[in-house]
Amino acid sequence: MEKHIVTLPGDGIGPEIMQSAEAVLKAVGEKFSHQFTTESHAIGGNAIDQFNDPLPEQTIEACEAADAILLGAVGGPKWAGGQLRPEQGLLKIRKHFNLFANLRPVTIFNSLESSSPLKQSIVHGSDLMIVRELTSGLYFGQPSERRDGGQSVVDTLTYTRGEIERIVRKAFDTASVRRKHLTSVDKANVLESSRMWREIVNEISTEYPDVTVEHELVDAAAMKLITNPSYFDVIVTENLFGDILSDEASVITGSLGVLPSASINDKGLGLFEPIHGSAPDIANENKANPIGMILSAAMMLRYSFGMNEESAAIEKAVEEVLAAGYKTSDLNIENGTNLTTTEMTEKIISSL
Ligand SMILES: NC(=O)c1ccc[n+]([C@@H]2O[C@H](COP(=O)([O-])OP(=O)(O)OC[C@H]3O[C@@H](n4cnc5c(N)ncnc54)[C@H](O)[C@@H]3O)[C@@H](O)[C@H]2O)c1
Ligand SMILES: CC(C)[C@H](C(=O)O)[C@@H](O)C(=O)O
Ligand SMILES: [Mg+2]
Repeated sequence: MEKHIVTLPGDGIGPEIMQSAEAVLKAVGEKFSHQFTTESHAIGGNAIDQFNDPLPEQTIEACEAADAILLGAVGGPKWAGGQLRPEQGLLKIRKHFNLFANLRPVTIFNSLESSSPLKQSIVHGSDLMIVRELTSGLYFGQPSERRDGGQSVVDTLTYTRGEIERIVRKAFDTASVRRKHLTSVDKANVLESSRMWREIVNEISTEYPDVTVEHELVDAAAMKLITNPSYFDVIVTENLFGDILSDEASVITGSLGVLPSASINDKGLGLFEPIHGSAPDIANENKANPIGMILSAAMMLRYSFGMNEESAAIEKAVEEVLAAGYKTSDLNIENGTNLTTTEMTEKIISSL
């Protein structure tokens, strides 16, 4: 198969981990006789520097012609406080391609169970999927502005019925092929948007009689996520709650650096990125954990190209390398061997 991938390395550790993903894809292509072509474009801070735009038109055009998009991370102190912000590029690309469904799997590798700051008995057996709404809510609601000469401020949380229905359906579909247990997370004791969200979840649940559904308030869900993570199968929630809960969930796995994500629209286009950011504190040190990025590439093979075997081969290689005690410095594997980003990437490739 021939597939054309647009890569958007971004800022900070983004370019380092993107190199890792590209090297792994090259190796998978050779092993399974596929041809993956890649074309790199600017997004985020580096795009501001080069084009004075966090998402230049040529990047959008290239993505429009791609079979899938891989993204590293954007942002950093260099651009903080500026008129143009790197993160605007990320929000704009999600909105432009209508990538409303953000799937964030939280799977714990056996060898990382002791890497989590949580007790092994708590994290053991955790395997959940956060289905985060990605193109609406507080992130996009208007108005969003300072008022009264800076004495007040407004952000707006809006959702249309259609926006809630499509993400809730995606979550039920996801739960249907997993353990059939859906937890919808909201703040219905305070927010009208959450009460409408809850109503819609209940309506749609009648179409999925074999999925058990329950509602959980976000504050309690945040607590339960780290006291009893194996309780959860699929969590569906709005944009901001999903952002926060997914970073929290990374604690279960031992590091933010190992979690991938897929952002998908209703036409089958996907953008794949790790859930972590540009980690400016460790950028350019060849220290970043490339696993979240590499597993995002594996998600791309599965979700965008239907290459299940190829995707599983990458996941298995990652698992084997971790099981052999190899780690990057963010992971706390007892008696593990510390590797650089490039060494970890090579180990994963040689396990393929
Ligand atoms: N999708 C994205 O592009 C994305 C996501 C989150 C944050 N950001 C941006 O990234 C910048 C930095 O944000 P932050 O510091 O709050 O979050 P971050 O996720 O970049 O980093 C948080 C901590 O986790 C560590 N970390 C993250 N990824 C790692 C990896 N792969 N390997 C090893 N350690 C890793 C970092 O070193 C840091 O200590 C901000 O500008 C933020 O807006 C971008
Ligand atoms: C960088 C930021 C805009 C982004 C978000 O909040 O969606 C990030 O935290 C993420 O999780 O992808
Ligand atoms: Mg986030």
